[in-house]
Amino acid sequence: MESRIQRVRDAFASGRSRPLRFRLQQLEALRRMVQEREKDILQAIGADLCKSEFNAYSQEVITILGELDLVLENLSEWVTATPAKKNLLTMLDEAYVQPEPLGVVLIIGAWNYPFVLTIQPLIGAIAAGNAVIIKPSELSEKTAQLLAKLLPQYLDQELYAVINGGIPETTELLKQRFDHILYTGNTAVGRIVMEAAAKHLTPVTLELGGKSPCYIDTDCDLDVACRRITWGKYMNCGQTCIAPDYVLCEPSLQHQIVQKIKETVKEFYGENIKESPDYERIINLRHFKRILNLLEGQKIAFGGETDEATRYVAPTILTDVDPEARVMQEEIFGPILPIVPVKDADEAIKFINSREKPLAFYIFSHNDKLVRRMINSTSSGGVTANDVIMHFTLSSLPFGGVGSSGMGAYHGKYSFDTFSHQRPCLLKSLKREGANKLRYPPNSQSKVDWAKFFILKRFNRGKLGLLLLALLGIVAAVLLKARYY
Ligand SMILES: NC(=O)C1=CN([C@@H]2O[C@H](COP(=O)(O)OP(=O)(O)OC[C@H]3O[C@@H](n4cnc5c(N)ncnc54)[C@H](O)[C@@H]3O)[C@@H](O)[C@H]2O)C=CC1
Ligand SMILES: CCCCCCCCCC(=O)O
Repeated sequence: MESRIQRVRDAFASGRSRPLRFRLQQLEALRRMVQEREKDILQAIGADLCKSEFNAYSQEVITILGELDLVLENLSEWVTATPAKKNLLTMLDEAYVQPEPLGVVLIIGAWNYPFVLTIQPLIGAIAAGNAVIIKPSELSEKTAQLLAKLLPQYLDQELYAVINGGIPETTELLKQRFDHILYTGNTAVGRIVMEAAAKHLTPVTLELGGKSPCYIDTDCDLDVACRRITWGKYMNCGQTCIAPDYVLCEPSLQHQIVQKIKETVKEFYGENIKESPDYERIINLRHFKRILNLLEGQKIAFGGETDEATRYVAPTILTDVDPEARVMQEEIFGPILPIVPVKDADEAIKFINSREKPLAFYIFSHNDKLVRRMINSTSSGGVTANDVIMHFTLSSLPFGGVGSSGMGAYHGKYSFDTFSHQRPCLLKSLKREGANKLRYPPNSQSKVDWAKFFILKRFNRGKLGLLLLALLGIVAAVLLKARYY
């Protein structure tokens, strides 16, 4: 393992990954891989998650192609240094911020969207000029195997290495030193990653999980709300980190919500849901049994059918759920939707704020003031109002968690920034040494007064202000030279 990583580190040290042209070539090659090997990618995702090619394409491939287009279009601007504002002391110098690659970064993927959750961070890491070690999840083994086969065929084999394996291999990997780690997975493993990274002072981005609440207001189009919730909750058989985990609503709405979701499930998946090509399965027996345990002692208002042989769990709704019930203590990550009745929005806010900060928060209401009040009174990784999941699809929004749902963010320019060091640069001249007398010993009150003038003086941002600043800088330099030389 060490020698493998050392080869990647040597490749980064060669400087080959830094030129903009090279980064664009690698990203164009990645786009070619996705286009040329689309069928293989869809089949691998399909085999891992019992997912139709349509769903694999619309949930994963399309996101990657969109991200690649965005990065290829904007990267030349993102890599360009940004001039920095100056003061009297630095008026005649050059000040700017230069994004630079961090070095060798580690990306650890998850199984529920095995392609997008591994490749989307990879795009950002390549765009920022890093070398990358990619560790896909072993639970989505077909996609993991395909990535190990395809990436070396299209990308620089020394700079971008796929290391497959399970917990032992990941544990070994985490003993190595990286310049950044982006981990996607559960919060418990997130702690393991952060602990390992701390030994090397490695910064981390943790894309974790949590119980994302969904508040449904009485003043709301319940038909539309229930359609959107049904889509986001039961997509990928509920195995979506930003799926609405549970519903909060006034007791009077429960029955209608159950009915409307029931009708929508029938519209989406037909009479025989098991036969629907659009309804996926639970990833493995461990997660299947975990989800089954959550049903114990619950009032099943809809669904509840399961089949261990095919790891099928029907779209299920629980009503009058006790907040202390087991189903409300851990992330469900399956097609079970508990409804927890609350008196009103204020009680919902209290309920949400009494628990760990979720990855996402959803509010359904016609009342814009209420929507904004609930957003401003809670905290979460992200928010979508009057829909679910969709904030994930907008690359201009940073995607990440807060508190136990994660730290850091990525997508679009935010990925580039996550995998870059923003280096402050000040380029001075060896001329105008006179002005420096001000800071050299022996110090004096007059030097302090000059320092106040130079450093504390603020000028308006207009052109006149800048001209005045420049003139004052020159006059002050002349006076200082005369005074101290
Ligand atoms: N914030 C986000 O973007 C996302 C978060 N998630 C969260 O991930 C969770 C589901 O994924 P998981 O079952 O965790 O995926 P997983 O079981 O595939 O683990 C994720 C990665 O961590 C590694 N890993 C697992 N246990 C480990 C250990 N003890 N030591 C070292 N490495 C270990 C695995 O090899 C894998 O590469 C849910 O909580 C979900 O909310 C899932 C998708 C997206
Ligand atoms: C419109 C398609 C949206 C696809 C959503 C993919 C979400 C991936 C991250 C997660 O597990 O939450």
